[in-house]
Order: sequence, then C-alpha cells, then structure tokens
Amino acid sequence: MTLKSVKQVEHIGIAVKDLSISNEIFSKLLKIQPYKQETVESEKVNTSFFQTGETKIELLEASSPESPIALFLEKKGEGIHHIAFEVDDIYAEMDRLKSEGFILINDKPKQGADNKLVCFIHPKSTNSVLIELCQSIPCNHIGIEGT
Ligand SMILES: CC[C@@H](C(=O)O)C(=O)SCCNC(=O)CCNC(=O)[C@H](O)C(C)(C)COP(=O)(O)OP(=O)(O)OC[C@H]1O[C@@H](n2cnc3c(N)ncnc32)[C@H](O)[C@@H]1OP(=O)(O)O
Ligand SMILES: [Co+2]
Repeated sequence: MTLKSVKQVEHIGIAVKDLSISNEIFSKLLKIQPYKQETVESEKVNTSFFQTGETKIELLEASSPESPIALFLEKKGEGIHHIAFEVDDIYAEMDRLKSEGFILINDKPKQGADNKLVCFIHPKSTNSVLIELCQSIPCNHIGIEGT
C-alpha cells in the first residue's frame, strides 16, 4: 500500500481568550459538546476539541503569558490560529518539507494534544498560515520516552 504524504485536515486550531465562553459558543453553534479538554504543558495551552465529521475544531486558550497563543492574541486577536494536517510518518514528512525549502519550527516532533506527535511549519514559508503536522501515537507507544 502506498502511503499518502498528507492524509487530511486533522483539525483547525482557533485561538480564544476564554475557553469556557468559547466552549459555550461552539457547543451552541455545532449542537455538540467538546469530546475532550486537555492542558498541554509544553505549549502552555488549555484546549478543547469538537468533532465535526472527519475533522476537529481545537479551541486554544493560553495557560501562561509566554504561551504562543497569548502572543498571537496580543498581535492578532481571537481567530483561526493554525491548520493541522494528519500524516502517516511525521519524520519522513519533516525531512521532505525541509528539503522542499519549508521552514520547520521544531527540529524534532513533540507531544501534542489528543495522543499526537506534532511539529509546526513557520507561516513565513506557507503564505502566512501556521501549519501543524500531526501523527497519531499508537496506544502501545503512549508514555514511552522519546515518542
Ligand atoms: C495543543 C498542542 C498542539 C496540538 O496538539 O494541536 C497545538 O496546536 S499547540 C498551538 C500553539 N503552539 C504553537 O503555535 C507552536 C508553534 N508556534 C510558534 O512557534 C510561534 O507562534 C510562531 C509561529 C513562530 C510565531 O511566533 P512569534 O513570536 O509571533 O514569531 P515571529 O515574531 O517570528 O512572527 C513571525 C510572523 O508570523 C506571524 N504569525 C505569528 N503567529 C502566526 C499564526 N498563528 N498564523 C499566521 N501568522 C502568524 C507574526 O505575526 C509575524 O508576522 P509579521 O509581523 O508580518 O512578521
Ligand atoms: Co493544533
């Protein structure tokens, strides 16, 4: 089986000032509750996820003034922050995109929300859109150092 480089839009990240207010807005809009809420210490964010068909809406609130979300809200205000693409092999995709001239923000993938390995591509190299790549971590790898 040939694996596609980029499979689909996995989620759209939206920067919000107050997660509980935005949870109410999106619950009313989509007529569903978030299926998950999670704090990601490495990114200094509190998140909640809404499933919409095959893809998800990820609401992101800063959990510290140094969070990338706090900096984004200061500069641009609330709104779409990034688009995340699901990939089968994040290491291979990082190598491929680097060789194509894209500017990777991370040298190595890091632990993201929702049991994913993630990395980011700088908006300077992607028409001013912050792009996330994410790969699901198989259940039997969760918690293993270095994943
Ligand atoms: C929950 C975990 C994870 C998941 O599992 O899904 C997440 O989604 S975490 C989400 C939060 N984490 C990140 O965003 C990490 C990656 N981001 C960064 O490293 C930085 O935010 C950044 C992209 C490097 C920007 O940082 P900043 O300090 O603003 O750097 P610059 O000053 O160099 O900004 C350059 C330039 O880019 C513009 N910018 C910044 N953020 C965005 C954005 N989200 N979308 C589009 N453009 C963005 C910024 O305004 C600058 O533009 P100019 O002023 O024109 O130079
Ligand atoms: Co994300």
